[in-house]
Amino acid sequence: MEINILPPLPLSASYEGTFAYYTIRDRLPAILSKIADTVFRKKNETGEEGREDLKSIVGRISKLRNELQTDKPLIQIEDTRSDTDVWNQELHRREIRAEAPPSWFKSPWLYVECYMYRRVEEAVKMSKILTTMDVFEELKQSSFLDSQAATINLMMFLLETVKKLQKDASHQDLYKLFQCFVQVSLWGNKCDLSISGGSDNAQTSPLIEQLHLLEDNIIIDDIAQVWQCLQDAKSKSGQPGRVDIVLDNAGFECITDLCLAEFLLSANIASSIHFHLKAMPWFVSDLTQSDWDWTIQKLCSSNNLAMSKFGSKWKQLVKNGSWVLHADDFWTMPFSYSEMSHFAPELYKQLGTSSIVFLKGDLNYRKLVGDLNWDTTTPFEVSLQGFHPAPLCSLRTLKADVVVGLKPGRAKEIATKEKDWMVTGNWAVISFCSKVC
Ligand SMILES: O=P(O)(O)OC[C@@]1(O)O[C@H](CO)[C@@H](O)[C@@H]1O
Ligand SMILES: [Mn+2]
Repeated sequence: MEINILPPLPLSASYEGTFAYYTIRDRLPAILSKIADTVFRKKNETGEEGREDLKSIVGRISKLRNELQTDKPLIQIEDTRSDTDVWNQELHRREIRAEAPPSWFKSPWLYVECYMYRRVEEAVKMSKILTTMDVFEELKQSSFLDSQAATINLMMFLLETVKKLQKDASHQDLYKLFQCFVQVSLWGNKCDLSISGGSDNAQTSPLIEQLHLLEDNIIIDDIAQVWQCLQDAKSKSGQPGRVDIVLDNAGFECITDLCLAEFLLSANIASSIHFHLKAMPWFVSDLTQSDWDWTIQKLCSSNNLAMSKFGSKWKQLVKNGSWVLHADDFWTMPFSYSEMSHFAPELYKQLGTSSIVFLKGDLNYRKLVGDLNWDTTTPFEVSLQGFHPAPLCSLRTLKADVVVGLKPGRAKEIATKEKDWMVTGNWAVISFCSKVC
């Protein structure tokens, strides 16, 4: 369906009282303070040169916080990372287009929020020896450890499921299990550390038992179409195809995603899984390669049978190429996904070979829909503005005030149940688009 409408304006802190405004005013400064504290506390763990680096990082973070709170113009990035030029060119482009430099409270929220995390990375990159430090590492690791009980519960269930699949499972059983693992991965997205400002947000109760209670909170549920898409891909080529998962957070959410991936391979629904990780620390809890390594290592060394078994298996799957890890710089740039074919044509082409691309979480959703102020009844396909590399499925709990694809009147109805429904993470969508360019 082609609908030609002018896209709405981007969400921005310039609209007082919105979640974007509250994020820039309160949440981001709080995250920066937390980073400075964490870095400062490391002063006894390094030698003299390291201490100098820590001092310089804290200084840069404090300066950044001050720039943000006083709505200063954004400035060029000074480090020499692979993406520095792109960031600086983008800043320049925006300065020219708006005839003024972008600033924290006036510019689009998506752009300035991404820019903040890029400046945090710059603070680290400008050090002498601590250039690979992840300022969020401790937070991510303790969130994983705090979710231990829920992780064991989920992985025992996965073990049972895989055993069942080896015997026999009807088409109907498979569909039910598919639905279950997709929902697990969906609700895993409640556990991010950026929405909680870096404070504890672990999964503490068994998720599997809660799924049926949560079902009413899935306000768009395209699961049947997602299933059909994978079945069609399989029957078209006589074998299952590649599935991509654009990952989001480390900790419990990552475990739920790996369980979904394991299920897809074990049930012969996918032939390989391509995971997309972040190339640098991002939005507090997003998963990097070193978080991946740490997580797999933790699973392998666990004394829980299911955790250690799958830990070793997953290590092997990466080795034998059934699971492939990618960390393209594009995922940590400030662009909406409609700009991917321009800024990352190779990545766009790669995604095009997939039978379906799952995109996890809120930030991926914001980038899918361009973080624009869409009417809630706008069709999902329209909000994608031409981003159609392959069939897409967003698995997202709502943590920002944009959502599309709802029936008329539905947004009002949900608001009567929870006033802040768009930002609490209590509501979720499984949104699918089958269109391919
Ligand atoms: O992408 P995720 O991990 O699901 O969420 C990231 C997030 O907490 O950060 C943004 C605001 O700071 C919110 O839009 C969003 O809720
Ligand atoms: Mn995240």
